[in-house]
Amino acid sequence: MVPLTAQSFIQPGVRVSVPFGRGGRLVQGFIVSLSQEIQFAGHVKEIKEILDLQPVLNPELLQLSDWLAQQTFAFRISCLQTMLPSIMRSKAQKLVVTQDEKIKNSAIFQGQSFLEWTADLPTEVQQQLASWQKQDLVWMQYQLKNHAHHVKQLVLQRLDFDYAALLQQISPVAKKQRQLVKIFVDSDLATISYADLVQKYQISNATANAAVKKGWFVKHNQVRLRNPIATTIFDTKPKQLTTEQQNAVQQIISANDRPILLEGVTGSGKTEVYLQVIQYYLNQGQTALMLVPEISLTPQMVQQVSGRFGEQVAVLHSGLSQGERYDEWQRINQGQAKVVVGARSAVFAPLQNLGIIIIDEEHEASYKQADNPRYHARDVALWRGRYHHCSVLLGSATPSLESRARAQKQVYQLLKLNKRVFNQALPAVHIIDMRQTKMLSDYLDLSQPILRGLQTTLQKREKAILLLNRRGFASYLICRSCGFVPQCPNCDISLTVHLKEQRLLCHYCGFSQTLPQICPQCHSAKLRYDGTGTQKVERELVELLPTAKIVRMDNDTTTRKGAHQKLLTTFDQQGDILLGTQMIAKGLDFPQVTFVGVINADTGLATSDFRASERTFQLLTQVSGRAGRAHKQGQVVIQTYNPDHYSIQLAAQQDYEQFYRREMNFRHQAQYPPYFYLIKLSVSHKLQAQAFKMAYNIAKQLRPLLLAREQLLGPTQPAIGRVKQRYYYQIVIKYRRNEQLFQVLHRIMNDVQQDSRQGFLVAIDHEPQQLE
Ligand SMILES: Nc1ncnc2c1ncn2[C@@H]1O[C@H](COP(=O)(O)OP(=O)(O)OP(=O)(O)O)[C@@H](O)[C@H]1O
Ligand SMILES: [Zn+2]
Ligand SMILES: [Zn+2]
Repeated sequence: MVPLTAQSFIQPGVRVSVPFGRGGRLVQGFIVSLSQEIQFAGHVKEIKEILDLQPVLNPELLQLSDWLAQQTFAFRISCLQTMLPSIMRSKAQKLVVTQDEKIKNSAIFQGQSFLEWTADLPTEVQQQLASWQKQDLVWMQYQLKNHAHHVKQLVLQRLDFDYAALLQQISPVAKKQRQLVKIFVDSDLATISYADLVQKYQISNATANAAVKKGWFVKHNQVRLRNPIATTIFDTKPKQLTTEQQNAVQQIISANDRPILLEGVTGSGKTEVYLQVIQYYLNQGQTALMLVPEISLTPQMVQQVSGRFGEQVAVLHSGLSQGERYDEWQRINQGQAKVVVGARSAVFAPLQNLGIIIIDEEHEASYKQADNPRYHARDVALWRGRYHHCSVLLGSATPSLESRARAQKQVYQLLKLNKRVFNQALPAVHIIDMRQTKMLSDYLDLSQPILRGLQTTLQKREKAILLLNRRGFASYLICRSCGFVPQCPNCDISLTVHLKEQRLLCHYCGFSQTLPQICPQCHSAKLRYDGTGTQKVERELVELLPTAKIVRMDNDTTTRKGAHQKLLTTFDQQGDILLGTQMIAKGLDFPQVTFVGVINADTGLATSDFRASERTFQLLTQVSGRAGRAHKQGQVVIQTYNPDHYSIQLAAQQDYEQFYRREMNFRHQAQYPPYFYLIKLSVSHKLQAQAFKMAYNIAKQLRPLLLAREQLLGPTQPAIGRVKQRYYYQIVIKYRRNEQLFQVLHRIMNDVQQDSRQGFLVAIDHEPQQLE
């Protein structure tokens, strides 16, 4: 209930804290709507505190949160929180902190010194914490309201005024007045700060104030915002479009509300299409939102957008400090930034009057959030597109099967760019069968063809990219003769080599065995330890090509902020070979690169994931596409143990359309997306029997709801059956359209909220990226 004192100014989008339950515990909430009547039967308490004077979320985002909660089976509050910069969320956080070693190592704290105090902590845990608290062993720490500190500054702001005409009327004697007005005639600055006026133009505050009195400008206090990209801005002029690009731009800007899938081969100039489309909408007075997979991996894209649109651009990414991120968000919210570039969560950027939403590399898995709320940025973008009646443009050289299938069904409009910008052919790809080919030695990862490729490239003073596909795998043992990789008997995962203990270990279930001396499959003695991957390959390269300048890019070399950018610049300016993991496979555009080598194409295929082929195809096609993008023909060599696998064959031919047909066949037969939707429901509990019982009961409730051809699999233990002392069971549902199923799932999630006190956790992942 809104207190009388606040009824006049409270509005939807404002956060409040409300006493809850019998204890009157204060919780933070959002006003999502206001109503004259109370529809709740019980006792309604009054709002205790109003935390914002003005809405932190606009009506669009409030409405979106409702849909998002429905879609992702998450609570609406967590959807609302997700839309805010973290600094604004943090004040609601309560931590239980301890310094006691024994408690730190307890099952509750699990080695940490703090624990978040939330409503869904199991009762036992809460009781335990309370008893420790009585002994002063733990205490509660409120993550205090922590708004970014703003520096405010006085500014003079332009009005809708003909300043050139005004200048004519000012007496020549009023020199300073003339000078001031002239600044606004000569530039198109919206505002200029009092400080700048004094420092740069020697115009006093009095002069500025006098101009305000005359009604020429308005004066106000503006939040001074840090601009994280200000230092890297460089100008990029629009390019003369190729016929294909021109055609694409035309179709995009004249499209009606239907989303567009832009399927353009690697190096076909999709970026320039995006930029010119954005320019078009800016000219219309509208704004643009552009999503990229991970900002740190795509510095070139950010530079292009900032270079073209300068101060109008806001960049949102995880590399920003909380304060910087908050500042960028404010610039968007206040309408100062008209173009937003960012990763997944930027899809919630509070832009008004959207003209276009672009998702680059739309097939990337990182657009799906793995944690609550488990949303896919593409779906959110499509929702916002409908809300704003604006176009949504999905771009990729290797579209996701889901998107390509929608284009097939005319749900999306399909546009293609078939040619590279400079009419260069796609690179020629050679597949090396690792079972047949002798490596340079038993201990080396590189075959003769890769070495030769590198040598010729260096001789021609061109550049090379080498990919070591690690796909989340740690160091594993591999048989040089047959390609066998020891797997954990309990999990679908390769065992990890622990050299010191001379053992193979499973990182998920703890299974361990002694390091075998001969291959269990073919009895060859050529078992080889894959070492630390990139580092090892780097050493090999140094030995084989002593004069080459090698730039290594992996998790180890990119921990520091800005490291990606730095390494890429080094490679561009003085490097010969860029060696790295998946992070070098995306979007990079270096005209000097003519050779690409893939050291191990297979590791992605070894997983049981139904998207394994798709992921492998995408990765190989993308990385191959880094070669020969400008004026010289590119060469690619792929080393593989599965030379006949269609995902590798078709990636070598860079034939997306054929891959699409082939893979759709498989998905159809196996009843996977895009033919069926998937729901993964997982239940966990400290006691295995409890977890199973709950999962079993849920499955029993759901099974009768299934329609023809729909399936419910499980409950089964996932590959990672026990995590942090909790046992997991999962249910997978393949369905097509089933309203009732959805309703029941929502009801189950609500019931579980009650059961969380009994120690159950239930999560629903709608359209999961992986089934494990
Ligand atoms: N119309 C044009 N005229 C001249 N150069 C262009 C034109 N369009 C794009 N380019 C250049 O062509 C190269 C490839 O373009 P871009 O990086 O946009 O390709 P892409 O389609 O995004 O490929 P990928 O999917 O592989 O990332 C870039 O160096 C870009 O600057
Ligand atoms: Zn295991
Ligand atoms: Zn073997």
